[in-house]
Amino acid sequence: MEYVVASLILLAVLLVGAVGLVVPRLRRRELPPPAGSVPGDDRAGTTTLERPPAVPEAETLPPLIERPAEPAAPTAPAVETPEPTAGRLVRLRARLSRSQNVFGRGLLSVLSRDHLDDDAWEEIEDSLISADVGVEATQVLVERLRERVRVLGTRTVAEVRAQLAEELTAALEPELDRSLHTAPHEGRPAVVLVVGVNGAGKTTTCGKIARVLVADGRTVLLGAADTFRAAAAEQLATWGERVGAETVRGPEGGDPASVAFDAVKRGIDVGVDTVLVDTAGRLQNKVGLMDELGKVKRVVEKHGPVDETLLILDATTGQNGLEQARVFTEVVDVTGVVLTKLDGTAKGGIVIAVQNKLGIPVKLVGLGEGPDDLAPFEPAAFVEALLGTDA
Ligand SMILES: Nc1nc2c(ncn2[C@@H]2O[C@H](COP(=O)(O)OP(=O)(O)OP(=O)(O)O)[C@@H](O)[C@H]2O)c(=O)[nH]1
Repeated sequence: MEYVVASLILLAVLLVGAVGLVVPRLRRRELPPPAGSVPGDDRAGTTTLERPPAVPEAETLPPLIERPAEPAAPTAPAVETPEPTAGRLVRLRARLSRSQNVFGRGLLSVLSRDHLDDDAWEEIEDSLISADVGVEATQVLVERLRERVRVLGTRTVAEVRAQLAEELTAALEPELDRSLHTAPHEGRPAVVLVVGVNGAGKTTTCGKIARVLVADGRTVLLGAADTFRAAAAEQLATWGERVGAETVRGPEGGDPASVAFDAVKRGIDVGVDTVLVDTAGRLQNKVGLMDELGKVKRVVEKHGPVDETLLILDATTGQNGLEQARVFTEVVDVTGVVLTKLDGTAKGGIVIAVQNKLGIPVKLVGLGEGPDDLAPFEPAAFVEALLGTDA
């Protein structure tokens, strides 16, 4: 009897256990659809995700056979067509807005006063000096302008502005030859050396000049003689690729002169119009620089004379940059200056100081990091851009 009672209790326990397992499963199946999926169901606190529109079933099924991806067609680097150079300075005049504030707003507001007394002339002088025109150049300029205003009895702001523009343009010596000597001659390419301190924008400017030349229909070869900074050769080659120009490079840390030599040789062999040689600008000391640059020049000249040596100067370094520049002019025969980063300075007057102090024409100006942000320097257009139109 005891066995019967024990069996009944065990059976009852098993039954309760089975019911406990089955009922929740049934309940789960009966749960309502997710909140919000039923029209009219706006239970608060629910996150409604946008459901993708229904698509035919066939499209959602994974393909039975994985098709290999179409092999991508080999993409040749697209060769770009750079902007024409004519009128670039005018197009880029907005870039000079920081400089324009100092010149345009500052100067013209003084010039528009009823009476130009000593104080007013002093303010004009201060504005020019603070725009980096340089003390000597400023004094000459203000003296001349003052004399003209006195002799001609100039009164209107427009007249004084016009005379100031003329004086600033004259200070930039518009008669200087600013052409780049990049045309091939005697059956060999023109050779252009690009020199300057680190970070002045040499490599970038080399690339931009290559674009200018290509835009003008020339063929160009680049020489990466800046073997000091590993990325420089890579950077130059990228600029070259963009316009379809070959770049001759050497081993990292190799002899810059031998890369320069090879580049010019290659340029002669393939018959390009211009070879542009980017150099390293380590300025630890003048002797080191003299040795390195002097050697590059000597070695390159085994092929023939260098046609143009461009000194790249960072406009934002102001008067300090001028001192560094002087060292280069003592080492190599600089034929032209490229003033970079004029878009980043309120002191556009540095152009006047550079020419005045170095006696070398500014041939090009850099007005941004974009590939075509390099403009031939035109004194009158530059002065107009600096002065702006609002008095
Ligand atoms: N805003 C502005 N930036 C410029 C201009 N020209 C060059 N740069 C920038 O200046 C920086 C230095 O330029 P690089 O061409 O590498 O200078 P580098 O003289 O070759 O330097 P090293 O190879 O170290 O000797 C880069 O970030 C350029 O984009 C310009 O006209 N305007």
